[in-house]
Amino acid sequence: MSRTISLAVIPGDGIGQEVVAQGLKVLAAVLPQDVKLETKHYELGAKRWHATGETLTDAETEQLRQHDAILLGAIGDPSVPSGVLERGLLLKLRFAFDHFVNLRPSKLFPNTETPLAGRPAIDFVVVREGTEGPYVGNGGSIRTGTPAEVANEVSVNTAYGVERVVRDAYERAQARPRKKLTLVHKNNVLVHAGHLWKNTFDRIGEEYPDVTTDYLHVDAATIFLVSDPERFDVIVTDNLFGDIITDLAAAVSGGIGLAASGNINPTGDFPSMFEPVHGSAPDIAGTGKADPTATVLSVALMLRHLGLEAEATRVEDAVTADLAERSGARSTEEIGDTLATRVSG
Ligand SMILES: NC(=O)c1ccc[n+]([C@@H]2O[C@H](COP(=O)([O-])OP(=O)(O)OC[C@H]3O[C@@H](n4cnc5c(N)ncnc54)[C@H](O)[C@@H]3O)[C@@H](O)[C@H]2O)c1
Ligand SMILES: CC(C)[C@H](C(=O)O)[C@@H](O)C(=O)O
Ligand SMILES: [Mg+2]
Repeated sequence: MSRTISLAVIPGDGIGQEVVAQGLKVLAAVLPQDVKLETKHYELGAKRWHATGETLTDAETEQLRQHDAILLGAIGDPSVPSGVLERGLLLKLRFAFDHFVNLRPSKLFPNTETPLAGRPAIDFVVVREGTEGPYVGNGGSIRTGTPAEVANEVSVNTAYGVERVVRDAYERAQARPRKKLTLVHKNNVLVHAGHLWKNTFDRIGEEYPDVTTDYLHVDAATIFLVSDPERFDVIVTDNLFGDIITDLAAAVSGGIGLAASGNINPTGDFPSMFEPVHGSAPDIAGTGKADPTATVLSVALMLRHLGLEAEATRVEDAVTADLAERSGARSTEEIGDTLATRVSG
């Protein structure tokens, strides 16, 4: 039976435009004939903000909601005050579409530049909470811009929000061969939120007796991500800790140009959104140096989410084979072309 995938594409800023073009190329090449792809581009980001002052309207949010999935490049530009696009567009989408699972896998690929080369057992996934924590915008400042300024940014953690993401992480751990789940937090200092997380983690764990668990403070977790990353299988953590440790995880497991992510709405009420972990990289935008592999691997996560498991695996296998053979500098487009050829071959 034939099927149509309706995909919203938000290339965004900087290298977002460049890497998304390659992601779409690989997607078109891997889809079987009986799966039709309908894409609609949304030109959102810095250019749009400069032209209209808008980041994302309610009407656009409603249009985006109609798609099966969203592919996003990156948001953010030095010409726009920091936070305007990140909050007004990217986080607005994650919150509006209840992307409470921010899935960020880390695998050591062959032939990559990392201090941990030659340790193929590195294979873990971070389940980062995506709708709460210090990201919710519960803050403000008084006497702003004066020497007496006071600013706060409150981390919001609800029993509902923590339980649903912890449960999701247990399910993922249970489905993996090693069945191990690590909670990363900072409950020796952030005692209120930390204890809610730890108590929830322990209580839900009783329902998953076959899953081995442990707990690490986030500072110690950064040690082990470098010195002993093989110890990790699934990590569950809050929104901000998850943001930080997944950039570190990317750096040790092959580079930020390879790190994929999915902002998942597990209930299926809203479209999930797939994007590389990296940002718009203004320092290399327009040079053709951006590695599109993270976006291509995000496309693989999207294919899996949409039930196209064989196609997802084909994309991942193509990346592994390409990295194993890669030598010398290749442009964004060359890498995209090679991967597209590999998946269709
Ligand atoms: N999901 C997103 O849209 C997202 C994520 C992170 C940062 N940002 C935004 O992007 C802007 C730049 O942020 P930043 O500099 O902190 O982080 P960044 O991830 O854009 O760049 C950090 C470093 O990694 C390099 N890099 C990133 N992606 C690469 C790729 N595909 N190939 C090769 N090298 C790559 C960059 O050149 C830079 O040296 C900011 O506005 C930030 O808010 C957006
Ligand atoms: C740009 C920013 C809002 C975003 C985050 O902090 O989640 C980014 O760093 C990421 O990792 O996707
Ligand atoms: Mg980040």
